[in-house]
Amino acid sequence: MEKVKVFLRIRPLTDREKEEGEEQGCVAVQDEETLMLKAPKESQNMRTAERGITQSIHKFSFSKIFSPETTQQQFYESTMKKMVNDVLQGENRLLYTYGVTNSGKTYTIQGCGREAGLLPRALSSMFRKLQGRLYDSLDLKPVMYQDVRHLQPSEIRAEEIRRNSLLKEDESMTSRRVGTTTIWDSGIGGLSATSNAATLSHSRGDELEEGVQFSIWVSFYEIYNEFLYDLLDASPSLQPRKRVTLRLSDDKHGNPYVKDLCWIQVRSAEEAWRILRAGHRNQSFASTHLNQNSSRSHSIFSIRVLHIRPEANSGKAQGISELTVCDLAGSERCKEQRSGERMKEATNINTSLLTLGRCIAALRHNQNKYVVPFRDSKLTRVLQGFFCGRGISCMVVNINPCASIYDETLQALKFSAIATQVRVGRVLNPGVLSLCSETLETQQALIEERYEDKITNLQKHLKKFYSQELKERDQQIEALSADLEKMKKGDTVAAAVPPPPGDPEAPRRSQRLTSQSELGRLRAELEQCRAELLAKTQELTKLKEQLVVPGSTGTMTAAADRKLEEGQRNLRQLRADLQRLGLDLQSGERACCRNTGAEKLRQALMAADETLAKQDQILLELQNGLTLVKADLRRKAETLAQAQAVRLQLPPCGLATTATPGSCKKRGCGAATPSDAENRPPNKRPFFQSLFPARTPTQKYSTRAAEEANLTPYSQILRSRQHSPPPRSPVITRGLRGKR
Ligand SMILES: Nc1ncnc2c1ncn2[C@@H]1O[C@H](COP(=O)(O)OP(=O)(O)OP(=O)(O)O)[C@@H](O)[C@H]1O
Repeated sequence: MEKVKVFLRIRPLTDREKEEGEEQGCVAVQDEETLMLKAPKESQNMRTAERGITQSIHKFSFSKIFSPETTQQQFYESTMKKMVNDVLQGENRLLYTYGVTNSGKTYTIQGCGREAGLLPRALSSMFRKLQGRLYDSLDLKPVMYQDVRHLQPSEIRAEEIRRNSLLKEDESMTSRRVGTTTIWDSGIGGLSATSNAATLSHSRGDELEEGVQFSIWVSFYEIYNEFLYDLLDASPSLQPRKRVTLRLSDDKHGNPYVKDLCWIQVRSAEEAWRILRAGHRNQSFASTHLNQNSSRSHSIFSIRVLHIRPEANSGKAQGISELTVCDLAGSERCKEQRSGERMKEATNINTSLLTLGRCIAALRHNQNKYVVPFRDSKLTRVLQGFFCGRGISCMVVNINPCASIYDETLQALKFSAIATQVRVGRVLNPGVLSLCSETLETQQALIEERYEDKITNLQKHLKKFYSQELKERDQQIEALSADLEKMKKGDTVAAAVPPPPGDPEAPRRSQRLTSQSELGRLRAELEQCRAELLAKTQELTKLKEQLVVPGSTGTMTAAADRKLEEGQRNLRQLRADLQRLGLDLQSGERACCRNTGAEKLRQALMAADETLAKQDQILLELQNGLTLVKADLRRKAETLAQAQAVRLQLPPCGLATTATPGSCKKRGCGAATPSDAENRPPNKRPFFQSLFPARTPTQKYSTRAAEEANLTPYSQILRSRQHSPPPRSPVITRGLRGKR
């Protein structure tokens, strides 16, 4: 990790500015890296400092400070020269200028008059280094973020036409301006033949990789009011209002690039400069209160270098590197621009610069993984790659030492102070990159192999798992089928025995019938489950077959995962079905168990019936005995009556004459006479008589209904049992008992 380079350049005060008293010593260079700012009397900073809110003196550190006396050549040597070398070695570099409006940003990048800026010097240097190493053909073109496309002959012709039309346009414009002084007048950005020679005398590209040729492509676009415009778009309409806006897009790796941006192949520094000059005419400039020729947009000039080995790989670029130079629009206070286009431009400029500041502040904390708001403005979006490892960025802060804009300068320096704390990692050159890509390919192959193995293992496990599941399922089905068969047999036997007419077991039979219907339902459900199982088995076989289909690792993994999920779902469904079936069977069994309980009850009833029958027999015998006793008593009563009649015919004795039927009853003899029995109250019948009323066989059926009306419930049960056949045990319960 190394610190981002931030250079400070102080522009000299113009004579007019000096006359206006702008020189108040508020900017002082302490040493090569330290700058002191002292608030002038009239500044806002001084007012707040007087109130004790802020400091009036500020100290800033930079990678290097360039005083107003620094020449363009010196500045180039110290800043961009190395970057050009790095780009030719295959690395990406960004240089951007930041500062208040009228601080010398455009001057630094493009130059003025004979004072060529960084860009023309970089182009000159680059082409000098590439002498004899340029790739002649136009068949390879940079596209998108950092890709290279092979062009067809028709496309090559189109590219040539586009380049020529831009060069012609510049030629015609330049010829019209002959005699006028513009910043573009003197050759390649003002580089005179002598300065050119002096600058480039020691810059032959001997350090370039052997056998590699280079194809140089340039693009030039601006961000104006948050819209992107291609400055090299050679379309006839060059009116700002009719210009076509470009769109930002992402490549498949999420890297942002300007879609449909014109890339023009250039064969010399002069050609590149002419293209840049043609584009410059499309750029948005305006006169502001601070700058007569103020850039109202951020302009981005990019040079892409294709590294090609023509003999080794026909039609293939070895690598691509880029040098981007961004001339940012100057920040300014809007208080002087209260309305209109300038106000809108100033707002957009300030907003995008603010976003850049936020991004840089977030990058400073990058160790804490803060989210960098690159997407908040077009500017930060297009430069994102350089802040995120695509290359190394370098910032040039331009300041104007005028006292009147001290507060704005202070803000710009505060922003740059944050930028000086940003650290970036080293970026690898294409050689290392190709080595890395080889390593990556090897790793990819290894990973693919590993995943193939994993997939095979997964398939094996799945097969094993599902076959085990199927086996278990088959066993369960067999067991269920066996149970069902047993139950069927039991039903058949039970159905074969018809119940006797007037059977008192009718309720129990209906219960059995209910369980039969339940069994039928269960059977139907089992059949349904079987059908479902068959369908699922077929589905599973299909899935297994699909799993074997070869494909890319990612697809196969995803497909395997999907199928595994599907299989598990099916399995869950099967389990649920089985559970449901089990529950149904349990309820069936419960129904059968109810029958078993009834069987026990029936046996108990049978035992009770037998006991009752025995008791009936005993009672019958007792009844007979009683009848005999009664007959005997009646005979004895008759004998007594006869004896009494004989005694009456004899002379009466005192005891006999005083005897009355009432006295006789008192002694318990009145029951012997029928008349006595009739005189007794109806509810007071003798105990045995009320229990076992005497009946003759003939009376038995004729008076049965009348008798039943007088019978107690228990007597009625006894009576019914006497006539009932012994109960029969149902076969089905036997069958189930036997199963259990
Ligand atoms: N180092 C320098 N030496 C001499 N003149 C300079 C220097 N820097 C800037 N200037 C002059 O200062 C004026 C403003 O410079 P320039 O247009 O580059 O400012 P700017 O920051 O690009 O402004 P804006 O943001 O408004 O476009 C120009 O006339 C330029 O020639």
